[in-house]
Amino acid sequence: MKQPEQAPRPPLHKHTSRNELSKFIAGFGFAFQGLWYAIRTQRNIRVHLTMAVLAILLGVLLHISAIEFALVFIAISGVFIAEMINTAIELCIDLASPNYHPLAKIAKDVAAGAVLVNAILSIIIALFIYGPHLWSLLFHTR
Ligand SMILES: Nc1ncnc2c1ncn2[C@@H]1O[C@H](COP(=O)(O)OP(=O)(O)OP(=O)(O)O)[C@@H](O)[C@H]1O
Repeated sequence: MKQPEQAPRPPLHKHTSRNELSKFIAGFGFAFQGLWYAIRTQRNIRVHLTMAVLAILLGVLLHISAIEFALVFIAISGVFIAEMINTAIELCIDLASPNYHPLAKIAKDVAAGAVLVNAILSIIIALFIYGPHLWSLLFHTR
């Protein structure tokens, strides 16, 4: 994995001294920084983003129901969450074990396996949701 640029650690208390609200807002800022880092550096996440837009557009074109849309959004967010946790795990492993270590390999492979399980689940959900709509569109069965 490509290492992010090394920079001195910013003071932890910078955003936390004022009050609870500023802490809360700063927390959102850090979370968005993490999200942006993931989108910027992870090719898989950009692929998922493209697939997510296509899935939503297909849903609109096929007039899928609100419940079906909810399931599509759950599937989309599940893949993003899994990818981002995988990225965080990869970064921690690169930090703790920059050299080859069998445990580092297992940890990274297991994290990647979790993403794979989630991706398979999303494909199954997509087949159940879009399958019948596409079938009736193609074969005029409704
Ligand atoms: N420190 C390490 N020790 C042992 N094996 C490692 C180590 N780092 C990576 N690997 C092995 O190489 C594989 C790929 O690792 P890498 O960090 O490049 O992740 P990746 O899946 O290519 O992610 P990305 O494409 O997001 O960088 C891991 O799944 C693991 O099997």
